[in-house]
Amino acid sequence: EKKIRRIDSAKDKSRAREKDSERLKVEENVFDVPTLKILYTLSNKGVIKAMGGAISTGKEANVFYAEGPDKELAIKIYRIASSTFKAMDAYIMKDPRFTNIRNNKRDIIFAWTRKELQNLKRAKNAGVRVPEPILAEKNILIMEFMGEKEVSYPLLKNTHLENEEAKSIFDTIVEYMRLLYKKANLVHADLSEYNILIDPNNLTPIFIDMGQSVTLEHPNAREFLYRDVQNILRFFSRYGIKDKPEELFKKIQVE
Ligand SMILES: N#C/C(=C\c1ccncc1)C(=O)NCc1ccccc1
Repeated sequence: EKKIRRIDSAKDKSRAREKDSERLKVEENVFDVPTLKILYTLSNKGVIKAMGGAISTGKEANVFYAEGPDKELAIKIYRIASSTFKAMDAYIMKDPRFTNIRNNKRDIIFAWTRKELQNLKRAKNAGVRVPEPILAEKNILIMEFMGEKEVSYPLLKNTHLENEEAKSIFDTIVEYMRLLYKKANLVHADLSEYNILIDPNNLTPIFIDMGQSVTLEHPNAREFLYRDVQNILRFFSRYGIKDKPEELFKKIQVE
């Protein structure tokens, strides 16, 4: 009897080890040691109760689902090693808020992560719907999960819309661009159907990915705004929306 119990517990242990090693393998591939250390610290502090799977994966960052103490979280982790932070240069090095950082990669990524948190806060305060910003720690940004039961809301890109639904979403997006500009003094600078989620409960847009957003002091802010306007008009033209880029560009800046 005792012998059998010993064997069972040994089997359970080996199964548990196998599962952990499986998890560790995934984590090893995706999280470098410094990132793992921050995640362990955040979990010891009770900020993260359990890590889930990847929601989005890209060359510069990955977004993971996580359970928080009271709500679902999205954990955005910027890659340090292989990130093409060259792309970040165009935005960050001319941004008066970040001219003083030392020119090394880790510092640029940490500054970029802090900037995304700051931009999300400003956007939220201006009345734009964004994931609730929670905290930034080195290359890790924690925000509210926009989705339900581990399923993220769909991107505008992947949302089927009727023309009148599209028109209402378009009007809200334009209003958010105006609020960002007039109230938050910000331009999204990478706005497209790939960086807008649609809440399926009420068909309203949610702006995401504001790491590259710039203040109006940035020398290229208006060029970035014009590009955002062109991206949005290009996408909504399929629903019969024919606004002119220069008219929309002016409309966002004046009222
Ligand atoms: N923030 C964010 C994102 C989603 C999200 C979902 C649910 N709740 C909050 C955020 C997201 O996919 N951003 C684009 C992206 C980031 C990294 C790699 C590829 C693509």
